[in-house]
Amino acid sequence: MKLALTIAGSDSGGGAGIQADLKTFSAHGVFGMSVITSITAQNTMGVLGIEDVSPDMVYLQMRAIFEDLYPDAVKIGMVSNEEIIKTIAKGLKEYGVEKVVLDPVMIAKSGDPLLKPEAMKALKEELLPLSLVVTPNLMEAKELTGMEIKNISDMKEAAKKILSLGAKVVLVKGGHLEGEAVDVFYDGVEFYEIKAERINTKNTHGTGCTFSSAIAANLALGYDLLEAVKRAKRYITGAIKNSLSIGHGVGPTNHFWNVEFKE
Ligand SMILES: Nc1ncnc2c1ncn2[C@@H]1O[C@H](COP(=O)(O)OP(=O)(O)OP(=O)(O)O)[C@@H](O)[C@H]1O
Ligand SMILES: Cc1ncc(CO)c(N)n1
Repeated sequence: MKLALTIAGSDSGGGAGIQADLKTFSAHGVFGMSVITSITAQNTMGVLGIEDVSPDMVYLQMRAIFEDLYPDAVKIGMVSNEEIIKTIAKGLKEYGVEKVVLDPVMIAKSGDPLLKPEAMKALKEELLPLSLVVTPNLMEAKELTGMEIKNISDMKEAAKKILSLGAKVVLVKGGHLEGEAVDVFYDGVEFYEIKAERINTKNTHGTGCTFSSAIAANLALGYDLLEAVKRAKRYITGAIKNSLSIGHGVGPTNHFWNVEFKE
């Protein structure tokens, strides 16, 4: 059995965060574990409240996992504040974790902030250099680079800048552009355009979480990074195509679309 860990926030509504990540791991046949950084009271309509877990408790959760059930890959999502970021960086270094997928979560689909503005610097300086791949959407890539991103050529330029911040590979997600859903993968040598059809749906809650945890699941299964990203792209496309019209707002991705015992 392969093991994967998500270090992220809890979404009480089950569509994003820790909940989306664990569902994704299970759908890949990978044993999922979690370090919860923050608890959000959230549903398909928005975020009602956020309570961060103490840095000490974040560290203890990491210890509990790394001293017993060492993960084959790690995904990092919502990290909320500077102290939590520094604690995670310390833990990753201490335990020598290499297969790290960093989703630099900044705001929810509903527009609610999930990263404190003053924590941006720590995310850039402490976590980015420790990650194997970082997966910003267009808005996050703009925050990381200061540049406006309107097309694929801008995405490539942003990927170069983000690589220079210390990430080994950058995957800029084009989910928020128009036309085909194209993500740009840049490893410092070559650009790859990872493409899929665009699905016309409002139900995209948890797409970023699902995608980054699918990459981590495929890394845990032993695929190399480019292959893991291509496989994750197929998974997220199916999960959006079959996304769920539940709740009154932005519905979540569907993790059971390729599983036999679905309803
Ligand atoms: N409507 C869509 N049809 C097809 N693919 C999509 C669609 N929307 C997003 N994607 C794909 O889903 C993946 C996640 O990208 P997206 O840009 O939505 O992440 P995100 O904005 O970080 O998500 P979140 O708001 O959950 O953090 C990418 O591969 C992107 O291309
Ligand atoms: C807890 C959590 N993490 C990430 C996202 C990003 O969509 C969200 N909405 N909630």
